[in-house]
Amino acid sequence: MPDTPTASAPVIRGDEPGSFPHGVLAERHPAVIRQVGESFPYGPEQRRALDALLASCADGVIEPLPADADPRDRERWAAWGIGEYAGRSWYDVPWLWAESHFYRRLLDAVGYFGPGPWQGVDPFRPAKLAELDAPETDEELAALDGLDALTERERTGALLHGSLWGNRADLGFRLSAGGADDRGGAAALVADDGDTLLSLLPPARDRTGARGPATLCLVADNAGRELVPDLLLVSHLLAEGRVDRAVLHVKPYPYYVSDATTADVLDALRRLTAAGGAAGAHGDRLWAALTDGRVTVRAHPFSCAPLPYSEMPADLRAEFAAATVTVLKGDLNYRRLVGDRRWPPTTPFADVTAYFPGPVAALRTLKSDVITGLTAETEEALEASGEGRWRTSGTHALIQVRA
Ligand SMILES: O=P(O)(O)OC[C@@]1(O)O[C@H](CO)[C@@H](O)[C@@H]1O
Repeated sequence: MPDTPTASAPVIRGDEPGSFPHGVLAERHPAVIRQVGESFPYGPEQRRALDALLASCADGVIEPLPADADPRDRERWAAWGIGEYAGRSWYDVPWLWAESHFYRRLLDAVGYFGPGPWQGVDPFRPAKLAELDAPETDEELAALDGLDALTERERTGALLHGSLWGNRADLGFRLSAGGADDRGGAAALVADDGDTLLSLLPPARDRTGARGPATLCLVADNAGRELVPDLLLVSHLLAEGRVDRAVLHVKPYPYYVSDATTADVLDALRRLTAAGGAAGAHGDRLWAALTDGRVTVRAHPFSCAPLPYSEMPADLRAEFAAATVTVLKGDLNYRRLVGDRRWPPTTPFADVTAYFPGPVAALRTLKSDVITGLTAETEEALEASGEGRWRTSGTHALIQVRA
């Protein structure tokens, strides 16, 4: 990142009572623990561990990883800073780090990392499946049949916006998003580089020159009702020859309640193939593309790292460098992309993503304080809208691109 004056914007911490990050640590995390405790008939050992984590959230400190943790995991967390943060309050370390580590500890508590009968059991799966099976998902899938009447350009735009607004479907967010429907007077889309994004992926018939195959890296966010429109977008881009290959990055383990794992991709895919109509055709296309390797699923350990992407390892950097464009979905990926800092909102998106090894796009609904790339007029309109929580309520969204 260039050494601009804003490069030193303060890192967000959760130590200010009344702030959004403080509320996540003090209220959302305990609510997540309670929800997990109700999801499965965990035994006394898991319940004791959940209670201990609950107590730790209130006034405990970050602890070293347990002695029986997988050695590779211990190595990773050592590289990700646990030596520096162990012994400190959850509220006194970077918020991004504290939140990410919370999910690692939660999985420990329920025996996810094993050995034992709960090994590999996703504590969020019941909530994810309930969402995938909801009647609203049927309605959204049925609406796809109506897209045939549109031009290709309109269809692409509709599916891009479906993927963007699908990011509101975040189960962790819903635990604390009361009153999120109030949008005040400001525009819903606070930045819209959608045309630039699509210009990076022209349809096959419009491609000029001897360009190689177009590869999309899509860094997914939530499962269920966000992942379904993400998959539909990938399927459409393949069908139109806008992309030849797609790599779908998911989480290697359950994270931030509803973040998508490989198992969630398979659940969503089966939901599509079973749906019939246009949705079923998308499902069949994706199934075939996975089978012949045009679509691959990647679960890189760094996808669950408590760090910004500016610190990504060389192998991931090389993958993103090789993509025609990398699209990062959601709020957390945005925080990790631009840095989880209190940027002045007009800080150019291109400056804070200059380190990224190739063209990069963010599709995100606003669910935390971080924001960059606004015009001064948009910032003023948002501040004047009377909507005090425009940064965090999930009612606004953005498409930002650095080509
Ligand atoms: O990445 P997502 O699913 O869009 O949002 C994740 C999120 O709900 O979690 C964090 C608070 O826990 C915030 O970054 C954001 O509000």
